[in-house]
Amino acid sequence: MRPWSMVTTAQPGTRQDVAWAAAREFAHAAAEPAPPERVPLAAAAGLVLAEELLAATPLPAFDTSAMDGYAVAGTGPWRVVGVARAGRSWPGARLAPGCAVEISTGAVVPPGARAVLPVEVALRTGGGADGGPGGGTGDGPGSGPGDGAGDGAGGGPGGGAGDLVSGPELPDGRHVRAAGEDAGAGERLAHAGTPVGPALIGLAATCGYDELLVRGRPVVRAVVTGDELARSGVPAPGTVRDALGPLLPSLIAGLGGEPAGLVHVPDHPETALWRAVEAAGDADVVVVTGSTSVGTTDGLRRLLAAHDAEWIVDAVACRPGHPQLLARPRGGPYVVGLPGHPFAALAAAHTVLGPLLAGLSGRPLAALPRMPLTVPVRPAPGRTRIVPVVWDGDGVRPLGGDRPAFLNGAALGDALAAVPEDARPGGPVPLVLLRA
Ligand SMILES: Nc1nc2c(c(=O)[nH]1)N[C@H]1C(S)=C(S)[C@@H](COP(=O)(O)OP(=O)(O)OC[C@H]3O[C@@H](n4cnc5c(N)ncnc54)[C@H](O)[C@@H]3O)O[C@H]1N2
Ligand code: MOO
Repeated sequence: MRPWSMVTTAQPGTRQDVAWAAAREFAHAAAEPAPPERVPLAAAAGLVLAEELLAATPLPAFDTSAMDGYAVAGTGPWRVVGVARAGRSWPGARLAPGCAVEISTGAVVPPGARAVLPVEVALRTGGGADGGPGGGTGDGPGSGPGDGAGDGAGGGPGGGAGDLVSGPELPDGRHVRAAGEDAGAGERLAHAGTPVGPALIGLAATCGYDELLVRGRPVVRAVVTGDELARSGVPAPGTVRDALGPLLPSLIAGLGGEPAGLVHVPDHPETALWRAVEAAGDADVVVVTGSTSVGTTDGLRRLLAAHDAEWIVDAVACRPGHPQLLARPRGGPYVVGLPGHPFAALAAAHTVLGPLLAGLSGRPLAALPRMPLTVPVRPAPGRTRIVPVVWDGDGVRPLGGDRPAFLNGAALGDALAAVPEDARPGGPVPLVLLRA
């Protein structure tokens, strides 16, 4: 095994003790995205788009009324000649100047119409009207004989047809959603790599998709090491309650992975750890907690080296989270080593595991928002300091409770700030969001 001094010393051209921002990039770039699959729209929620989303037709597909009222042609007052409802167009070929069609929100605006007069400002007079604003235009009681102006009669003259309607002058196009004004036919609405949320599912349906080509969540198994760990209750003297086993499933899911099993292994014999890693070999990623340091019981680096692993990130110049690692044994899943100290593990997961899972599911590496710290943090020489923060007006405020083994700050924080060693007081620092 390499001596620890070599692990912690940055060496040009190696991936040892890499800068925090570079560790994110290395982890993301090392990920080979899984093959995509086609799934029904609703099943795509939470997955990642693996194709472009294209508008098959113009959106909206036809000139659509944005208001309940009257589609009008030319100048008023207008003679009401028919009805257009959503899903039931006015059957006439073209609306002549001086004519109007009673129209519902969402209905096709007839050719020739130049605007929609909202019912609230329309004054309708004649047999189908009750005289007040909106009179004679609804389907409910008081709207005159029959169902408005010929509704249901194929748009021919019915109750109220022949009425006059007047109202204020309207600019052309008023209250009309013109065909193609949202998107043109064939326009790209979303890139591959976009996370699929409710809005994207609805948009895809709008575009006529029934299924989406997506990448699923990478499967992540976890191996928690440590002879000293108690799995329930208040720990007995000399033991420590396992904090990582309970937090890992939600952490993995929050970073875009599919948590798929967690085992605890003792520190001795070391082969137990490797057996657990191999047993998790059907997963995309194995997360190992603890065992990343240099003590006699910390065998993960030794085991990876012995199994000819490719090193992607071998310690990161950050605190906490320094001894974290990302490697890939030949033909095996990615192995992420998270330090045993719980806050260090969390910070490390947001450094390498998050970007790795993004890459595996085809998502781009998230660009991090930047905000100033409202209270300065003492920088760590040669390292990026990771500190939990909360929103604080136009900046973020460090919370404290951020020593490597203490999760208090992270539990209450909105984000982790990555404070570089050369942070300028009052200058913006990158943030990894802890909650949506
Ligand atoms: N000689 C050196 N020693 C250490 C160095 C170093 O550079 N030279 N680095 C320190 C840093 S920084 C970290 S971080 C830790 C990483 O240690 P390991 O990843 O090997 O983890 P362990 O030694 O097993 O445990 C460390 C600490 O965390 C507690 N722990 C472990 N697992 C859990 C868990 N699931 N839930 C709660 N607490 C856990 C464990 O009891 C220890 O107290 O190494 C430093 N040492
Ligand atoms: O990196 Mo350790 O993570 O400072 O506690």
